[in-house]
Amino acid sequence: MENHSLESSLTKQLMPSQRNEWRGPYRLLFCSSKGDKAGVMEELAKGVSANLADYDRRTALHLASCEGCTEVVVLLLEKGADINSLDRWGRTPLSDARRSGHPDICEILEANGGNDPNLVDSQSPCLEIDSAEVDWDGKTLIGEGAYGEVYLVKWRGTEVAAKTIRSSIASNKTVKDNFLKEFTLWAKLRHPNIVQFLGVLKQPEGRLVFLTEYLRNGSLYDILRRKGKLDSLTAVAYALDIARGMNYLHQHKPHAIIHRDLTPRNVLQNEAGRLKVTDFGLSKIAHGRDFGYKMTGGTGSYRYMAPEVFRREAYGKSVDVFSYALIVHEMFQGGPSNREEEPEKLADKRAYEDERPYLPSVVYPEPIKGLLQDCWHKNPEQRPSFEEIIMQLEIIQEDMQQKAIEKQGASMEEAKPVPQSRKRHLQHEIQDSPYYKMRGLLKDLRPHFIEVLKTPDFRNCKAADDIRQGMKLLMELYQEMTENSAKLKKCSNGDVGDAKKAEEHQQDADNPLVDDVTSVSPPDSQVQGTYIVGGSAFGWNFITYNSSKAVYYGLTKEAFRVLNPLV
Ligand SMILES: Nc1ncnc2c1ncn2[C@@H]1O[C@H](COP(=O)(O)OP(=O)(O)OP(=O)(O)O)[C@@H](O)[C@H]1O
Repeated sequence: MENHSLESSLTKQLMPSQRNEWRGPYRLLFCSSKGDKAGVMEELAKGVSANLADYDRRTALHLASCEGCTEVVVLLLEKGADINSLDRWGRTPLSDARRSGHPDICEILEANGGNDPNLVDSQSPCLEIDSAEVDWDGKTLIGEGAYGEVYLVKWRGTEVAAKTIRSSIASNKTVKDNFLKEFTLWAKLRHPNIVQFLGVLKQPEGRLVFLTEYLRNGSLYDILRRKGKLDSLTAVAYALDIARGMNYLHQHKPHAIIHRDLTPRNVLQNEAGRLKVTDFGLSKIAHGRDFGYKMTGGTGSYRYMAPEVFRREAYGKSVDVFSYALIVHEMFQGGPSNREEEPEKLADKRAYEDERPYLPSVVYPEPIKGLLQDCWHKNPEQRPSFEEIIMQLEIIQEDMQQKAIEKQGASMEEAKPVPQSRKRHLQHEIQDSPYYKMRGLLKDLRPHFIEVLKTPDFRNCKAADDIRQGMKLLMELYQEMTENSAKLKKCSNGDVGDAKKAEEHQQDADNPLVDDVTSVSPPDSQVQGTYIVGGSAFGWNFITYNSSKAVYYGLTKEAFRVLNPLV
């Protein structure tokens, strides 16, 4: 009997009038299928077993789950009904609740340890992919994560990503079932900014392999490592891609899908440059359980973790908004701040000391700064939804595009020998120059310097951290400025304008901003980064340790004043 009815075979055999009059122990099954809680209680009180089954081995719990009788399900569970009893077709009460579309009952059964052994087969036969269709011979390893390796393979002639779940994780039956459940959900999702799930491979016991679309450009993590900081327009376009994917997940019906592990490694890019979010929902299955899954400190889930998650408090969708803010912050900066700090310690500081990354105005346009501050707000309820983030970013994007068009127009005008256009062009050029940015950065850092000077333990105060990060940027800009100046000098072959610019830039480069006073051996090769080592009436001294050397340099107040006439 393949196509069995989910009703009890016993109750089916009875005429309606007979059913009501049924008085034997099978009345438990009849009452369960009708949601008659009082009747079920009466039968149980008489001593009828909660696990009584009919000819098809269908129990009262099967029937109540199938018919959507929530109260009876709860009652039967309280009275010791076997949550995973199998009927003649190998189905559990959870299989029945799923097939009949009762998500509330599914939740109750899952929360009490209910399994659905035939999930892949029964839920979506199309989820399953025949291993013979996958060409493993030409496989290429493209990455490795906390769950297992990822390979590029061909499925029916098309390049796809095959993600393996380690046997140490997948051999646990409950975990495997939960993965399959998430895959069933993922397979139903369709959005341009969500990685498309393709199916699960039938594998020998203990192994789990699933296929998704292959995204040629790799992860955002790889992109930032390759390219460093992104220009503002690209960063905003990427931020919009992620926000749109996340908004789709958060607005999913009947329940929002929370990612819980949104990191640059879980954002992938296709060859058209579009970003897509992947691996949502999977983290909750393995997190916190001893199934061989570890939060990869190095890959840095802690680095993006919302304070309430770190503190193990109740949390909601806005944990993803927090992680999102840190990702967007990295896009403007080219990577995480406090790279040298252990991610777990960083999460601790964010959770208990309310620490957040530094946002220098020279790097972060004002509206982006405001948005990030809202998104990583310590009160989860104050964080905006992704829908609001999208609206804000669209306005910011439009504004930036408008400015870029104006700038382009201005540089075209510059080609004509009209003094006014030339002036405007130069204005833009100056605003984009590292020199100008350094001035802005120093202006931003000024209050931090003042705070540091007022603090006795200046090395450990928060402002010192901000200065360390600001100084790193300052060093980069300084380098850029001197490189530019060398380039301009080289190309000054008779063009008066360029020669003049080269001269001006050379003057900039000669400013006593940084004195590379001396190189000394670092006392401890583990200690890397930039530290304030002193401050006096004359200026501030810094020391930068990297793996091979330590450079000591000073920023004199004179240089600070030259660069920042507002001081
Ligand atoms: N669909 C895909 N297309 C292309 N590359 C992928 C795809 N999925 C994963 N990768 C690559 O494989 C790497 C490992 O992915 P995986 O999802 O297993 O781990 P992760 O996200 O890096 O880390 P974690 O498991 O801690 O979240 C990714 O960083 C990415 O470079």
